[in-house]
Amino acid sequence: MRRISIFGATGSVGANCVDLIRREQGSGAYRVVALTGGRNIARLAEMARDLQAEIAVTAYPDLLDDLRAALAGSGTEAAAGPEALIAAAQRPADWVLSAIVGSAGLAPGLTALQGGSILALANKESLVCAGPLLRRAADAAGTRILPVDSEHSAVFQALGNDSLDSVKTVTITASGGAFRDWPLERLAAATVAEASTHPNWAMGQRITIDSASMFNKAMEVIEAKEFFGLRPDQIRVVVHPESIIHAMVSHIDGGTIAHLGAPDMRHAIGYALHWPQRGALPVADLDLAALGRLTFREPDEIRWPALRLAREVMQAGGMAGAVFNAAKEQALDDFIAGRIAFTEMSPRVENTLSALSAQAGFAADPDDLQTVLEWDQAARQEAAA
Ligand SMILES: NC(=O)C1=CN([C@@H]2O[C@H](COP(=O)(O)OP(=O)(O)OC[C@H]3O[C@@H](n4cnc5c(N)ncnc54)[C@H](OP(=O)(O)O)[C@@H]3O)[C@@H](O)[C@H]2O)C=CC1
Ligand SMILES: CC(=O)[C@@H](O)[C@H](O)COP(=O)(O)O
Ligand SMILES: [Mn+2]
Repeated sequence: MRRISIFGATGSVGANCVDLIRREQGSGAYRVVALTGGRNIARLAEMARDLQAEIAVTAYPDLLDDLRAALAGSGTEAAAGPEALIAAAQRPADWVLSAIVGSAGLAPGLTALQGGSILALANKESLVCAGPLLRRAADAAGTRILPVDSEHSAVFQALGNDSLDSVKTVTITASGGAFRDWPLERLAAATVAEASTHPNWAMGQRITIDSASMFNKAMEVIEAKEFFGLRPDQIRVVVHPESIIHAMVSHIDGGTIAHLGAPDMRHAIGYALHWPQRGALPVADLDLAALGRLTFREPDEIRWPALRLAREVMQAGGMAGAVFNAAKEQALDDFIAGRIAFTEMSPRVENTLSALSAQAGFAADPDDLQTVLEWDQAARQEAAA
């Protein structure tokens, strides 16, 4: 029986994972240690009751009484606040899903790795902010990180046992998001509701807007560099409106291995859950004849400046990833709150990178969590200003 914890259980990725575990309930395959959430106390308590979790944690201390009340008589402990999230991550577990949104996911994921758990990583922000820190923690504890982001799971699966030495390029696909075909001059007036609609994937609001701005893909390029140890010039992005091919690995012998599947996160989550085996998953079969054709185009960096910024961040190295992510999170907060236009997000991030680079350079790779969090705070303040 494997002990598992889910950080961000009440979100889109977390709930998909809970769905998979529910389907295997009764098999005795899993024992749920910790489930965490944020403001959605009713959903967190319902999941914790159903899966008989040892502990449920909300990130918000003011919601502890609500959580306690919702869990009364269930046998599941209740806890709240950032320290309680870390304490939950310290509970022994074999497999931990990191599916909190934003850099708030970094500390619990890092803690789980330090305790020797396998970390199934959906929270791409962790690798963008602190890739070397995470890799070192995994190595030191003799454990590993498994990709859950669909493109990175696809690369991982397409690579199989092939050596990275034979890899020429890795291509990740981008749907193009909500505004792929909009005239450029309309983008400045794009509303939050319009940006929060994805053509293919059902996801949380923040990543959905990041898909429309291509910040999601920019983050994923950096994530691919950090996860697989690729050189920046080996990582390519192609716009693929159908989201059926998720990634392709091209080798020095001219062969390219692609990973295809319906746009359903339960594949990537389930792959990580069952790894190193494969297990049956409730994902639709592919019907290529019904699809008819798959299409591809070059990404347009006028429409999506975030892709250029990702290259500059990789070139800069050090703390640039943490600054990039935090500035993007702040710009996204400001767009969602109606303080800035959709098209102002990229300039905000670019200006923040320039300002912090001019003040302090980007220093070396992060040595500790505290340093990352300090850069994160500085970048948020600069981006907000
Ligand atoms: N959705 C998807 O299909 C994919 C997502 N990802 C990545 O996975 C992560 C999760 O995405 P997604 O599921 O869409 O996000 P959601 O917004 O749907 O869920 C986020 C989860 O994090 C919790 N949460 C929010 N803020 C905090 C905080 N400050 N501290 C602790 N917990 C918090 C939420 O709680 P509550 O809702 O209770 O407030 C919820 O459980 C992101 O990093 C995203 O980039 C990667 C690939 C695909
Ligand atoms: C499901 C997943 O992994 C998302 O990151 C997805 O890739 C977003 O779609 P875009 O291709 O539009 O960024
Ligand atoms: Mn993805």
